[in-house]
Amino acid sequence: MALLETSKYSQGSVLGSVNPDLASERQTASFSVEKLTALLDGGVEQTRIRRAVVDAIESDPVFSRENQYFQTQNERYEAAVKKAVHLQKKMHEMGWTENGPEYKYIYRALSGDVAFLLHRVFMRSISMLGSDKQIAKWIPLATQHKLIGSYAQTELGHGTYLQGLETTAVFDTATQEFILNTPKISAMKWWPGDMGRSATHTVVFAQLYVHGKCYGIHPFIVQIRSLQDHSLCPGVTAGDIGPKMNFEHIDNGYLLLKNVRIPRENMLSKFCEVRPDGTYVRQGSQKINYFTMTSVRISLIADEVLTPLMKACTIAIRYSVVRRQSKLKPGEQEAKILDYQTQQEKVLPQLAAAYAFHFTNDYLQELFNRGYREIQRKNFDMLPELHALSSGFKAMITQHCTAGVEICLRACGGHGYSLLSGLPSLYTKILASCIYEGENTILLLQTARLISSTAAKLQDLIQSGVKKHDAWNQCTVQLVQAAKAHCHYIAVKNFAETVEKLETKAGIQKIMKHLCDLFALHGIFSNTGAFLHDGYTSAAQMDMVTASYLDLLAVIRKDAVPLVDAFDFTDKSLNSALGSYDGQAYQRLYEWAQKSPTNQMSPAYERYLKPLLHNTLSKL
Ligand SMILES: CCCCCCC/C=C/C(=O)SCCNC(=O)CCNC(=O)[C@H](O)C(C)(C)COP(=O)(O)OP(=O)(O)OC[C@H]1O[C@@H](n2cnc3c(N)ncnc32)[C@H](O)[C@@H]1OP(=O)(O)O
Ligand SMILES: Cc1cc2nc3c(=O)[nH]c(=O)nc-3n(C[C@H](O)[C@H](O)[C@H](O)COP(=O)(O)OP(=O)(O)OC[C@H]3O[C@@H](n4cnc5c(N)ncnc54)[C@H](O)[C@@H]3O)c2cc1C
Repeated sequence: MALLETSKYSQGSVLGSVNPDLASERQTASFSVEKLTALLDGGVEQTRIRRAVVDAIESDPVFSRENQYFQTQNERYEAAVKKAVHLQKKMHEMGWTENGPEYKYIYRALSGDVAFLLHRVFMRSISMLGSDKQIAKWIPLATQHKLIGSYAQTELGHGTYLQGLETTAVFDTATQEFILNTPKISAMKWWPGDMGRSATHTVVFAQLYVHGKCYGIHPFIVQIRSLQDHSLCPGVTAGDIGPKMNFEHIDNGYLLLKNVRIPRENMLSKFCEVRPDGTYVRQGSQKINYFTMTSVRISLIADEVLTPLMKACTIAIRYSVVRRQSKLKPGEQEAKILDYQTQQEKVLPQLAAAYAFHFTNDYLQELFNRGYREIQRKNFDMLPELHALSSGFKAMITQHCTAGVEICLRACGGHGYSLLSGLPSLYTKILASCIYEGENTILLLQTARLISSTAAKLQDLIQSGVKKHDAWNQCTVQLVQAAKAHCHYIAVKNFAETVEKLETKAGIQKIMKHLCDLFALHGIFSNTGAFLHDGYTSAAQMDMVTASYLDLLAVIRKDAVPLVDAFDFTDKSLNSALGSYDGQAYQRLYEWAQKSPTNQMSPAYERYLKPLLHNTLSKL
């Protein structure tokens, strides 16, 4: 039995003591929490480094998120920029570098609440699509923040259909320049992060024209603001797109270009180039210019999708053992809500998914790294597979995790709806991941291009005389389902193979096997119709699935708190009155509510309430 491991992370107010209903859950762990944390980190040394980064970040008041729920959009933006600028100083002080072991833990330690997220995508575009000369010129400037970048692809009129983008880049042979225009309102760039107020440069995706011929979408580096006084460059109109569901700290912007001239050398040209005489040369697929998206679709999974689900599970499960409501057994005290099978069926499959996708992410990252090494050698053979898998998994995992965070929010009842629970912010933020970097339906359809079964139906339709695009459209609902199932199958298979290789000691393999079984059974249980319809399972077998699934809930319930403790989030990173390590939810909710500006006297009383009340009183 693992000793009660009191985490040094139980910070927060003077409360200090751990809620006994939560403490008792930590005394019966069937495995070593510390060893599972190390497994998730990739080793004890990685855990040590990650915790050191967390300590350095969380001990610095500039990075505090204490008042985040009470801030306006402007306040959030200013705080995020302040943190981003302070982070450069911090990194220098701590000796952290972009290639150092600490770098990958910084964003998680900041809980993503920092500006210049798209500056990283700007740099990635140049690293992946730029020539060696362009990399040598622009990457050092971007690394030292001598410029701030963005990624301007989506337009007011087009986000999905890239072939329909209307921004143009016309090559002027005489001056060796590209002339960029957003010819109509629908061509205005709309949504690019960091562009509304921060960016000085951006990668603009535009239709390339040379000698009147269109060569499709290509990336161009464009300066949009002065490096001296941040004023907009000639021909450039830019601003912020206004309030959003979340990402208040990021200035998503709009951009209009009117005859903006840039040097020929500003078209990213690792794979595609316009020579001085206007000759266009390209290596590999024209879709290589979409490669930044492929890489971001994989890299966003860890920080933007898995972390929010793991945090939501931590909050909901810790709360579910300190919240007592109603009576399971007459005459006994009110039950912990996690003792209800329905509560287990809400939160435990999400916990299993968090672990499953953690291992899927390792698999995807390894696949991407292998494919990228080949592409750097100008071997593009893996590009279609990378595109299909990155599209399918980005869509499937974001969809699954977004639904999971919402379930965790609703599983906490009214208090889950309070911003102070941390859950609404997690939900409204993760929801965006189903849309950006490729709306999920579209991406699943990209994966579905590989799916044989529906191909037969497609074939039949075409052979019956239906036009190909109509036949495709008539199959898309099934294609989306097939693509999701395909990716889910790979996630289950990868989880099972990973569990097989785990060490048996410390109880880790046993609990991971339970989670893997729950993840797989939940997949069948949630798609009973499909499995029965395809004849893959009989009704009797489906009864067995249901029985095993429900039995597993009770087994995993015993380890639910140690399983979320292993995610090792500090109270500051959770920023949740419900999910703190000590389980003192009620005291924190009340304590944090007192900090709300809504508890200061409002002018509404003198202006409206008092006259109303007194006026009514005078009539009685
Ligand atoms: C660290 C960062 C944290 C997160 C920050 C996130 C901030 C958000 C940023 C953004 O949102 S940036 C903008 C994202 N926008 C998109 O993802 C656009 C989505 N649309 C597309 O990707 C494409 O339009 C499409 C839907 C894939 C369709 O492609 P296309 O218009 O070319 O037509 P198709 O006929 O479907 O495809 C033709 C051919 O090309 C292949 N292909 C398409 N995309 C790729 C790719 N990325 N890589 C490789 N190959 C690709 C496709 O499979 C077809 O091949 P064949 O079947 O003809 O062989
Ligand atoms: C928070 C956030 C940050 C963003 N940051 C950036 C950024 O930094 N840079 C950038 O360039 N963009 C950014 N975007 C834009 C984002 O990439 C687009 O919103 C996304 O690609 C979806 O495109 P869309 O908005 O045109 O949706 P649409 O494509 O218009 O989708 C609307 C509906 O139409 C459906 N649909 C569209 N085409 C088809 C089809 N062929 N078949 C079936 N159904 C279809 C979709 O499935 C969806 O249901 C951001 C968006 C958000 C929300």
